[in-house]
Amino acid sequence: MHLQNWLRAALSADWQNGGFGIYVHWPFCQAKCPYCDFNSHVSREIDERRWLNAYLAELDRAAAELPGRVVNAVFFGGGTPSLMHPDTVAAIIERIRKHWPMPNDPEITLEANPGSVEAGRFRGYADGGVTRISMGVQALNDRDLKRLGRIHTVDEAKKAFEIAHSTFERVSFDLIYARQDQTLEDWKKELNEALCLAIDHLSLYQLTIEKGTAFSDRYEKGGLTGLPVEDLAADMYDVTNELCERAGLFGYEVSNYAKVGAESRHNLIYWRYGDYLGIGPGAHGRLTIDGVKYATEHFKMPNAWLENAERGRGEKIRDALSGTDQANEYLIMGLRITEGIDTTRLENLAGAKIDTTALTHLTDLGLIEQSGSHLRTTPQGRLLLNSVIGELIY
Ligand SMILES: C[S@+](CC[C@H](N)C(=O)[O-])C[C@H]1O[C@@H](n2cnc3c(N)ncnc32)[C@H](O)[C@@H]1O
Ligand SMILES: C[S@@+](CC[C@H](N)C(=O)[O-])C[C@H]1O[C@@H](n2cnc3c(N)ncnc32)[C@H](O)[C@@H]1O
Ligand code: SF4
Repeated sequence: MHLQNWLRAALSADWQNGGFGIYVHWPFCQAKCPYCDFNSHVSREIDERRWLNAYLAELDRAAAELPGRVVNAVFFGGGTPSLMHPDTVAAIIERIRKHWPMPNDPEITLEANPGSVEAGRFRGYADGGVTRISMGVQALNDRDLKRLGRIHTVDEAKKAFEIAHSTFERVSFDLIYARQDQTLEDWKKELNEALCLAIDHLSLYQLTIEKGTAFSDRYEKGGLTGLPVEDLAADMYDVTNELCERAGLFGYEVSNYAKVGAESRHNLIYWRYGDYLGIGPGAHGRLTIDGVKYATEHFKMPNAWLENAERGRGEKIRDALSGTDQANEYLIMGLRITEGIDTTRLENLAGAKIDTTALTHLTDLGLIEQSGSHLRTTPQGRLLLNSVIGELIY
């Protein structure tokens, strides 16, 4: 087959099933934030050369079993991948390109913390192939940044954002709301300010108290006061949807807002239940090999991963997913996004019809909408997502 026809065929085959992406996890941070339960660690000694070789070895291993795929998106997450040297990032991108074709305008995102050191590396990342920055701003007032345990100030965040904006066409940032002592008016003001800065994408998360974090310890001892009650949090969510929409950023997922066409392609692969290769400590993946879809997970602790990757396999778990597993995962991911799911695909995966009594009940409650084989949650349904999923799960 002519190369271009092959590329088109491979792209469309993957695309019908949600696309194919690559996730690279860098597990280190300068300091641990008290709310964060992501796989992140503070370490003084990092032999970056060794880490690079381990990532490259994992890519080589994966390439042998994933031929003929087209990489729609790459995502460097963490931890704090903006602590990686630009040459390390460039070498990983180069190896990905060596193994798999990419479209002409690939989305290659790197998560960055908004410190000045990180901002100094932005040019290098762009030269190495990064096309999009996702910045963890978290709050637009210094008192709350401190309370969140962040080591940057609002001023530094704004400066880093400006540098990112002048270097990359696509820049998004994250904010955490429903914070201690935050009123609805405070959040409206902060969000309006964020919307003035924003280019075409924002991730807006409600603060969650995750088990095993410093915030959770403090919360259980009664030391984390002033968190919003459920009604206020729901009002904050409504206001978020309203203000973002007015600014032309549409809520395309529970916590993600974008102009049409500026959605995160990498994250859409997850939510459309596509395939993705995940490499690095604790990274997970979903890979279809010889018609079987697998859930994969890499060794979680940085040193355990590094040593295993050097010995030939950083992947710790590989489980074949049954049709029911896949249907449930597709449902859980797909109902997060505004575009929703295709019930024909769902029923084919499950080998069984969807529960029509539950559908009628949820439609009557205004939590879902259906048209033909197209099923999606309403904004109210996305707020009560766990209940919706609970009723529809196989
Ligand atoms: C859910 S947050 C989203 C951040 C930001 N708003 C964005 O979308 O660019 C991204 C984080 O999720 C985790 N993550 C994403 N994909 C992953 C994967 N395949 N395996 C393990 N962790 C992953 C990483 O900790 C990553 O930093
Ligand atoms: C892995 S972190 C981002 C990476 C980057 N190191 C940073 O902190 O800027 C992914 C995002 O998830 C959000 N997040 C993490 N923990 C959260 C929590 N407990 N509640 C709400 N959002 C949280 C934050 O907005 C954060 O930017
Ligand atoms: S929020 Fe980001 S910087 Fe803070 S510990 Fe988690 S991954 Fe590291």
